[in-house]
Amino acid sequence: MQEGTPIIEFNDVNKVYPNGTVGLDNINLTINKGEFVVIVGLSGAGKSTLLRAANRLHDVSSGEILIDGQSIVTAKGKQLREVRRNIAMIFQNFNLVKRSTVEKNILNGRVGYYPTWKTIFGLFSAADKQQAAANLQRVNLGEKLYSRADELSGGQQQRVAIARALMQEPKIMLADEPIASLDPRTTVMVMDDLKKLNEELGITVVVNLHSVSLAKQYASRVVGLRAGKLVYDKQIGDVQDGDFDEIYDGKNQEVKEA
Ligand SMILES: Nc1ncnc2c1ncn2[C@@H]1O[C@H](COP(=O)(O)OP(=O)(O)OP(=O)(O)O)[C@@H](O)[C@H]1O
Repeated sequence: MQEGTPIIEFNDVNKVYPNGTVGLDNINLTINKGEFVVIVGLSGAGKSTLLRAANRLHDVSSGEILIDGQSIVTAKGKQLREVRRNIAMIFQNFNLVKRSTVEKNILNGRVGYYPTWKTIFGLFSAADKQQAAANLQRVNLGEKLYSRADELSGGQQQRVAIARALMQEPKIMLADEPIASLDPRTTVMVMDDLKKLNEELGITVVVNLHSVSLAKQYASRVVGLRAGKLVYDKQIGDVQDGDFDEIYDGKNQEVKEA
């Protein structure tokens, strides 16, 4: 990866949950603009904790996290909202409003740009409606604009979630095990969509995955966590078969081969 402009920087980040569990143990990691980073590691390694810290879905215990040079750890109020606008996130369970139309769900991605009262009444601009349709087209679901979200398959719902995330015009897309509840065919579609927005829109993508083979297929860089520590970090060209024993410690073969 030739680009070297940092967009996410973790400096000495620690996270200890209130019950004493260590989620992150002194993480130092710089992700550059345009990278497609896959985070791998056993269940409980700290992958979700890392992603959630990056957009401050939860606070860290110590350390600094910079998003495009700005601290998300100390930002408050309007400043925090502005930093967060740059970061979209998709989840394993899609988080759509099931009884709403696809269009309304996608427009919800725009709420950070409107006063709350306008979003309550659904007062979105014509330009945003056009953009919602265009983003749905981008994930190849153009014909589903007026369908109800719960009429769609899991893979389709995840792609609507991606279209919704794009409404934020994010610089960064975080995806927390986005394909965990999908079959292999729809998995490929969702991963292809993420790859496409990375390549065509220049969005930096960070994805948590259990599957090492998918990591190898899509990542430009693979980062491994074990017990909250960063134990692996390589550009995809340097990844070797057998490397993942470091992360998986010889256990969990079925995860490695998934
Ligand atoms: N809210 C919480 N309170 C206490 N401990 C937590 C909490 N959330 C996560 N943990 C613990 O922190 C550690 C890291 O969890 P995390 O969910 O980040 O791992 P993960 O790598 O994403 O796992 P998975 O692949 O299963 O999603 C685990 O030991 C987990 O039990």
